[in-house]
Amino acid sequence: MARALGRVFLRHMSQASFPPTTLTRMTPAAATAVATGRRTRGYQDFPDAPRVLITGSLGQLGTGLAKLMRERYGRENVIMSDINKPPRHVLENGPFLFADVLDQRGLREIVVNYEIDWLIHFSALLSAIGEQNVPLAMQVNIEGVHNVLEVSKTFGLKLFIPSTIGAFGPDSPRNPTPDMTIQRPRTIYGVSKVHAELMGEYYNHRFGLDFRSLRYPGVISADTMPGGGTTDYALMIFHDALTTKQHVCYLRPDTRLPMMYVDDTLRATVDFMEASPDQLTMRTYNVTAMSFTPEELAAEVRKYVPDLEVIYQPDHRQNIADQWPMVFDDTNARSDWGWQHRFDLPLMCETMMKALLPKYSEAAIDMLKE
Ligand SMILES: NC(=O)C1=CN([C@@H]2O[C@H](COP(=O)(O)OP(=O)(O)OC[C@H]3O[C@@H](n4cnc5c(N)ncnc54)[C@H](O)[C@@H]3O)[C@@H](O)[C@H]2O)C=CC1
Ligand SMILES: CC(=O)[C@H](N)C(=O)O
Repeated sequence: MARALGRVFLRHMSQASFPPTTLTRMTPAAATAVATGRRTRGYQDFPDAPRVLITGSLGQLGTGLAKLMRERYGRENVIMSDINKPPRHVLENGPFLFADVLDQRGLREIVVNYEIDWLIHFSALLSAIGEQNVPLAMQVNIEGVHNVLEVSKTFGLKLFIPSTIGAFGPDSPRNPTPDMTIQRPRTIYGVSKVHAELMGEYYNHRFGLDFRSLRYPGVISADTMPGGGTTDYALMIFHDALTTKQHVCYLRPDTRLPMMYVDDTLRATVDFMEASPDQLTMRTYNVTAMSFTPEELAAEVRKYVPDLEVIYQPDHRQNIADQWPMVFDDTNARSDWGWQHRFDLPLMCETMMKALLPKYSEAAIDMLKE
């Protein structure tokens, strides 16, 4: 029964993955705004708000960021984009466009037609999946970054490109890992993110581009599934606990990694984008909330699901995790622009359980109806 429930849930979640499409979709309100050359109610309510384009917005973080930014800047001012077909709820909640970050001309067209001010560049192949397709990771994570840098420079945009704990490597100090230290990562993901940090900083001092980057830790979210990273286990364990009650963990029980609940990640991003340039002493900051191991996380999840069984079967991802920071030092983000996390390990687990339990209950009711 529990396994069947798990399958129902995963079938539902896997619908978040769609084949590429060349269609350009917008909400009727956005279409009207474009056709009539401008501002609908959404714009008038937020006269000073930036117009934001989010690339790769159908992944783990994009939909949540669009929701948060739409609350602050107005629904029509935040445009989601991706190369995949969006689910209906995305189309119903605001403007969505097809945008391939490998197509610089297409990006220019969107920036001009929609009067974009800020570009949030989320498109990427994450650490584990990047190792499976290095040429594609190089295209999306490196060429894509070149394209958004050029477009942002040309049109004077504020540009955010997230970096990651994966931008550090085996030669970096791991406990704690400061902002400024040796960065010699050994995944294509990490190499491409160091490239993005350095290119962004170069465009900042050479051309005055307002480039900003946060090095996120592993992000845990209830509404969205992870995109193929090394930290994915910390999210999947919740789904397994609530379905099969058995989690096969691909990391050793003592593998410590920095982590953050998604609400903190998204709030950090918006607060950082809003910070005045005088507050920033750097352009790339570490941010973190907690650090835990699989066995510490399992102990916390067992407070809700006491008979959760965890089987440890380390695979190729262990090698990646062994080179990454264990504890992240984000003192500079805290002192320069006031970063503060809200979710620690117990609150994150409680929040995940509260969010996921109703979904599994609905799936159970649907199954009984079938
Ligand atoms: N989720 C996490 O734990 C962390 C994420 N980050 C960074 O945050 C950003 C967002 O991460 P997630 O949402 O988790 O990633 P994800 O892997 O879930 O989503 C990436 C999105 O990029 C899109 N994409 C792929 N190729 C594209 C192309 N050619 N043009 C346009 N879009 C394309 C995909 O369709 C997908 O929707 C990424 O840059 C990632 O490196 C950094 C550290 C941790
Ligand atoms: C920490 C990240 O950048 C991502 N979640 C991954 O594991 O690749």
